[in-house]
Amino acid sequence: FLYWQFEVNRMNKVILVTGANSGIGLALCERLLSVDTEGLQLCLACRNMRRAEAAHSALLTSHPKAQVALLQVDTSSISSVISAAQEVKKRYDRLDYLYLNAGIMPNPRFDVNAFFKGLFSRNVITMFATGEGILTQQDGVTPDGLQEVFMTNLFGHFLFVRELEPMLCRAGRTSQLVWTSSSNAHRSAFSLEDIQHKKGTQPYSSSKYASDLLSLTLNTHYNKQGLYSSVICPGFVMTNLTYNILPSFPAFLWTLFTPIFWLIRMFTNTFTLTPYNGAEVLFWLFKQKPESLDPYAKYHSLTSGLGNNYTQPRKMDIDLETSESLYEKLLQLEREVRKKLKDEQKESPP
Ligand SMILES: NC(=O)C1=CN([C@@H]2O[C@H](COP(=O)(O)OP(=O)(O)OC[C@H]3O[C@@H](n4cnc5c(N)ncnc54)[C@H](OP(=O)(O)O)[C@@H]3O)[C@@H](O)[C@H]2O)C=CC1
Ligand SMILES: CC(C)=CCC[C@@H](C)[C@H]1CC[C@H]2C3=C(CC[C@]12C)[C@@]1(C)CCC(=O)[C@@H](C)[C@@H]1CC3
Repeated sequence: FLYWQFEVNRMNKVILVTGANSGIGLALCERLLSVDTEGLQLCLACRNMRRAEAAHSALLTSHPKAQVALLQVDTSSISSVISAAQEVKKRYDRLDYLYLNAGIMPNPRFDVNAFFKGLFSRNVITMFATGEGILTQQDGVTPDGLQEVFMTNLFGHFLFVRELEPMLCRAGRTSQLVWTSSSNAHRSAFSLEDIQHKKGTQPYSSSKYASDLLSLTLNTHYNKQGLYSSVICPGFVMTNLTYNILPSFPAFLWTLFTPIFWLIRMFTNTFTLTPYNGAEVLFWLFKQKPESLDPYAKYHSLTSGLGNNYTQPRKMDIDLETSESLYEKLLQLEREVRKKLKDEQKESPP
């Protein structure tokens, strides 16, 4: 029996989700377990372990036989990402899906004037679908000296993938990376001369556009080794991230807007609103053959006016040349941070 149990565990697909303790990440875990409770090994990679424990017990309450593990990772910290990856390598002998979902939009500023102007312009639908032109953020710097949004949303995940490369690139097997990007990702917010977005006021958009570019270049470098990457947008979902946009509004006031949001949904199917709906595309990708996916498309969760969920690919405004240049810059930055880490370890050995 023990041998059989060991074999089953070895065969079960391993799925790791960053930012799995709330919102869209947690909804994805719930949806995955609803279709296959015992056949998956889920790893919730979270920063806040108190919230992670709560998510873990909620999942086990609804799926008592599920195999759910917790992993501590702070994607804004280089050392945390590297030790988390080492822990993954110790615990598992395979990694089939890596959902790079953790993300922040710190200190958002909602431009009320631009919002009301937008309401009466012909761009009103685009404004509701992308949040373009009405949101800016104030970024911070991490103790490692990198921009916080860039590090959390993009570079921490990039380092994680690089560390896990041997597990993700296995002969005769495919693995999938899925980046939670956004329709707020915009070329104009991103610059190759300032990949961390030190100078601008749209670090969120810049980091998400960078993830779109990075996914493309990862496909060109890794498809031959069985590793595939895609990007998604969950639509506009009411989560902690969005509640933070109007901090003077407690979460319950947002829910009072729900009828207005349902009305807006009649005009734009991007108002998915619930984490369950937002996770639609993440769940859909789990069921696809990675070879059949378009590396130039962003896959969107959409909800119709009648409340039906579906997934749709939309071409991204990206090109291979820019994505290759970004990749080179990220590799260069990786070399620098690794060297710094080594030097620090030499100075004060653990
Ligand atoms: N809500 C929306 O409308 C949209 C969201 N998205 C994207 O979806 C993703 C999930 O966000 P959403 O579910 O909405 O919001 P939540 O705030 O509910 O989830 C964000 C998750 O990311 C985690 N996280 C934040 N910072 C870090 C970090 N440094 N290290 C590890 N984990 C971290 C949070 O963990 P902790 O508990 O520790 O804070 C949390 O689990 C994000 O990437 C977001 O950009 C994209 C488009 C629209
Ligand atoms: C309170 C009322 C009546 C309207 C809310 C207006 C905005 C706060 C709201 C409209 C479109 C939303 C939106 C986002 C945030 C909140 C809005 C600006 C996002 C930018 C959130 C993060 C993302 O990644 C985008 C995909 C969202 C796009 C839409």
